[in-house]
Amino acid sequence: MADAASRLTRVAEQLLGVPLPVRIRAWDGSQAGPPATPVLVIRNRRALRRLLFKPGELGLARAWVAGDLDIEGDLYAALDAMAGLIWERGDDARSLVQAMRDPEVRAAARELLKLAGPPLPPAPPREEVRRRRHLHTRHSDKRAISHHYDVGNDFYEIVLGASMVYSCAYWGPAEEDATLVSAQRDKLELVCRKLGLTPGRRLLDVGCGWGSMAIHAAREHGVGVVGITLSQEQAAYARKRVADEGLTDRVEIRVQDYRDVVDGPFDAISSIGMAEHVGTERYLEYTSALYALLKPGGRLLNHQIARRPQRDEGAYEVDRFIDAYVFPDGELAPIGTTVTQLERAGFEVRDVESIREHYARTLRHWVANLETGWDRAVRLSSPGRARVWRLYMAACALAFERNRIGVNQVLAVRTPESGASGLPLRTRTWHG
Ligand SMILES: C[S@@+](CC[C@H](N)C(=O)[O-])C[C@H]1O[C@@H](n2cnc3c(N)ncnc32)[C@H](O)[C@@H]1O
Repeated sequence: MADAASRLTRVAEQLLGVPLPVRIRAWDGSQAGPPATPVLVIRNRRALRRLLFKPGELGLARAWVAGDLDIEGDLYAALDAMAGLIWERGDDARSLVQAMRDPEVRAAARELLKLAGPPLPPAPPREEVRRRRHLHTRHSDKRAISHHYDVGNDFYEIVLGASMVYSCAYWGPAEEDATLVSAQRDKLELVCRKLGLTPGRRLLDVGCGWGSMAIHAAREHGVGVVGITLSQEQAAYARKRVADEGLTDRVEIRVQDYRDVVDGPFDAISSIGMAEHVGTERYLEYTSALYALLKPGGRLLNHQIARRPQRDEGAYEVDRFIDAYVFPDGELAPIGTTVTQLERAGFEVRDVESIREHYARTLRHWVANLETGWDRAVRLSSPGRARVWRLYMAACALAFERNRIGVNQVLAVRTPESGASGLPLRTRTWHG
């Protein structure tokens, strides 16, 4: 009688219509599939139940989070090989048996269903909700941010390293010289240069995280900074760093929603890795609020992840794994939409720089940091959380590498009626 791994391989190959690109090892020790490839480990029957009764991204994700499913070998190679192979099938697993044309494979599917046992109880409602658009009220945004960021500063220290910057770094051509710290510093410096910061000016850093941009801008460019975040934990951490740097007279950190800032105007605004939280429905409100907070001639640097446009934009759905397990209520928009919404608010969009490859490299560093600090990360969060983060960051690195998503810095100016933008004629001198 065939073993679990060969049965699963045969059924999966007929379902997918292509040979499985990874090896499978089942709980009974059986193995099947190509040699010298990463191994997909099915640790128990529960994993099999999840795969058979709720296939697709969430079925896989749940099995991964629970530790029922694992990958041995190169995680990136495994994810890359399996990308696009996920089958989304809403119907009952028993119809799977009928779908098998080859009688031998049909028998294997029947055996697998027997091995798997009855379906698992339904998942918590949050995972099952297939919302296309989120509401993004102040209340819901605060709750979503807490879910993501209040996992604890110690956990983020492990992943992000000493720079505590949670957005794409800016790498130089000399790979061997750069570290995550130097590349993050270069990114912050690039933003400061694009914003034309000079001593005495006033900067608003929307979504200030742990205060890195606020501190860099105040220390290196002598500006006064207001940094806002929705996370209490981040604000406390940022305030301490500001005090340690002796910058309390120049940097103020607030727990505040960008919609509640009333003490404009500012000379410049930076928004780095924050606008992903805003949501399509609210995006014009966001760009208009920032426009209103700038002086005439003031500049905004919006640094944001973008997705590719869809043939039918109305059919766009948020990524269900990321929505359920990582970033509740996060939403990506194509770069064209971001530019249009900035223009609709009144901005003159002057420069768009895609730094996609930089994010892939940044994420690979974060994954390596997490792997190095694994035991501590698990103690500080939970095995499930640490596993989710590793998978999420590795999958995102691949998505950037393969151009499935991008990240852009958009420089926009509140150009006055005179048309004097205040920008130099040759802006590429930013790069030194
Ligand atoms: C990915 S983090 C980026 C942090 C920082 N800019 C960096 O690069 O390290 C996103 C930040 O946006 C903040 N944020 C999200 N929604 C916000 C809102 N409505 N108002 C103010 N801050 C918000 C979060 O609290 C968090 O600090």
